[in-house]
Amino acid sequence: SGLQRGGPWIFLGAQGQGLFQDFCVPVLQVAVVDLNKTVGEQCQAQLDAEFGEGRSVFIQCDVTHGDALRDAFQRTVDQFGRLDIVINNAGINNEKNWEKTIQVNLTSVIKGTYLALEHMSKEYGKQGGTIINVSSMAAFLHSPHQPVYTATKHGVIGFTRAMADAAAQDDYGVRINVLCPAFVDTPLLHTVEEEDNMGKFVKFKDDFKQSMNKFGVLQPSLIAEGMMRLISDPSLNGAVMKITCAKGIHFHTYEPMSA
Ligand SMILES: NC(=O)c1ccc[n+]([C@@H]2O[C@H](COP(=O)([O-])OP(=O)(O)OC[C@H]3O[C@@H](n4cnc5c(N)ncnc54)[C@H](O)[C@@H]3O)[C@@H](O)[C@H]2O)c1
Ligand SMILES: CCCCC[C@H](O)/C=C/C=C\C/C=C\C/C=C\CCCC(=O)O
Repeated sequence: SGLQRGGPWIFLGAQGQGLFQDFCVPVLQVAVVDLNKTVGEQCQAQLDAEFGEGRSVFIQCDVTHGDALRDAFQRTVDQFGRLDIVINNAGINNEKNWEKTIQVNLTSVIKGTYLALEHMSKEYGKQGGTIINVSSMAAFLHSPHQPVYTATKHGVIGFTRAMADAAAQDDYGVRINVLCPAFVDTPLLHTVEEEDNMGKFVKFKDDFKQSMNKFGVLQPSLIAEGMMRLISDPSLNGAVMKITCAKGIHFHTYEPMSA
């Protein structure tokens, strides 16, 4: 991984709750990319306080805008000289505008992965690196409240595993893994109350809340720990990491294919 070199990272989708506080890296160089200026600036202020000024940059960008996303990657490399770690984390929950949900949660993860490879893969003459694509435990459960969100998270797993195989077979020097958290204490969870987000599936909100009570809600620090493990363990490629309250950080296992 790039961790011994201290990054540089690009983190797409800043997360309102300040996940970076929980990353234990000695030195950090990171570009935080987010649509929301307030969230991004708060995140950068936290990073300045933690690591000193000049080590992070906030780039306001809608990840669904292809040219803007390409520019965000280029600006990161211009600023830090290279790229080692890419986290495709931006995600929304919107069953009403479900096409937007596909754009943010799946299409942009695919674009972010391809851009990451342009800047890190040996195929492009680069030095290698690590990519984490963020899915969800929703991909493993019955989720009547979120059919399209669930479909995108299935898609992220399938895409990531296939790309990890390609990376290994063609020696990209890039490891690509997927992270599937259960419920996490972030603003996203509150969207379950909103008809604007849930559309007709808002009627399942009590069912959703019962699931939250049953399975519990994770703190972001455990997600940071899972990400650090994916970044720093050189044996992991195509891994599907699950994080739940009951089992903590663990991995999904697939049955071998039989003819
Ligand atoms: N919170 C949970 O319970 C939970 C559980 C499993 C997986 N996830 C996944 O974790 C990831 C992070 O979610 P979160 O819970 O921190 O949500 P969040 O809403 O707190 O943060 C998501 C961030 O993505 C940004 N974003 C949204 N659309 C964007 C766009 N078009 N361009 C750029 N940035 C954009 C938002 O501004 C926000 O800062 C998502 O992929 C989500 O699906 C969340
Ligand atoms: C309001 C929308 C926010 C969606 C956030 C999130 O992605 C949705 C997750 C939905 C379900 C997953 C949550 C919890 C399941 C936890 C544990 C299941 C354990 C099953 C097992 O491994 O045996």
